[in-house]
Amino acid sequence: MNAIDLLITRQSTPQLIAPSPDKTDLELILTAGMRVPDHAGLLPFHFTVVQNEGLTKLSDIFVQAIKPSTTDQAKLDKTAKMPFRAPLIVVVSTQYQRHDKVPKHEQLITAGCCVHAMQMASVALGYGAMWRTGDLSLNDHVKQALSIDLHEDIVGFLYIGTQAKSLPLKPTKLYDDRVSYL
Ligand SMILES: Cc1cc2nc3c(=O)[nH]c(=O)nc-3n(C[C@H](O)[C@H](O)[C@H](O)COP(=O)(O)O)c2cc1C
Repeated sequence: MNAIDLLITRQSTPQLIAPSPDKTDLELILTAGMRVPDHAGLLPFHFTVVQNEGLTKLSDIFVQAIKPSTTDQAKLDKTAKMPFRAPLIVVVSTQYQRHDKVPKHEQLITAGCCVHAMQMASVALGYGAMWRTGDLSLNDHVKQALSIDLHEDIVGFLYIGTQAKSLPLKPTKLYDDRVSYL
């Protein structure tokens, strides 16, 4: 797939199954995640790779995270299943650095670019991927269990795998209403 085709046809894949990227492909995906615009080269991000037994650990973490706020067994069961929506998840979190010229929001944008770059790399390699967040990305128990400081942000859970079924290409969004010319 050439670069322009990738850029103008990227879309998300909610249903993902094995096989997940092998070691070589995972390295390419992570390398793409490192190659983001990054003011002052602060590397203000961290990637936590979750696969194999890691998915079960993440499932336990999610369940423990919501237990204080619910006893609804259906909700607990649904939450437990969440990490198994793909065979591989890359959790992207911030790693904010103090810098005179690079405010926090710029570092957050850079971390967001990492998620996008890794989704694009996944698609380019023939996989599907989906960027998810939700309440669990804001949850202190989840952060602590993933060794993410509470003052950092979880920017995304990037679910990656093989597309369970091929999806029709979504229509192109027209840019006319979002562009003006000076
Ligand atoms: C920061 C961020 C967080 C997101 N979180 C979720 C989420 O938790 N659940 C979800 O269904 N989609 C979420 N999305 C949206 C999907 O990743 C996806 O972009 C959306 O469904 C549109 O599909 P498309 O990527 O094929 O255009 C999020 C997107 C972004 C940028």
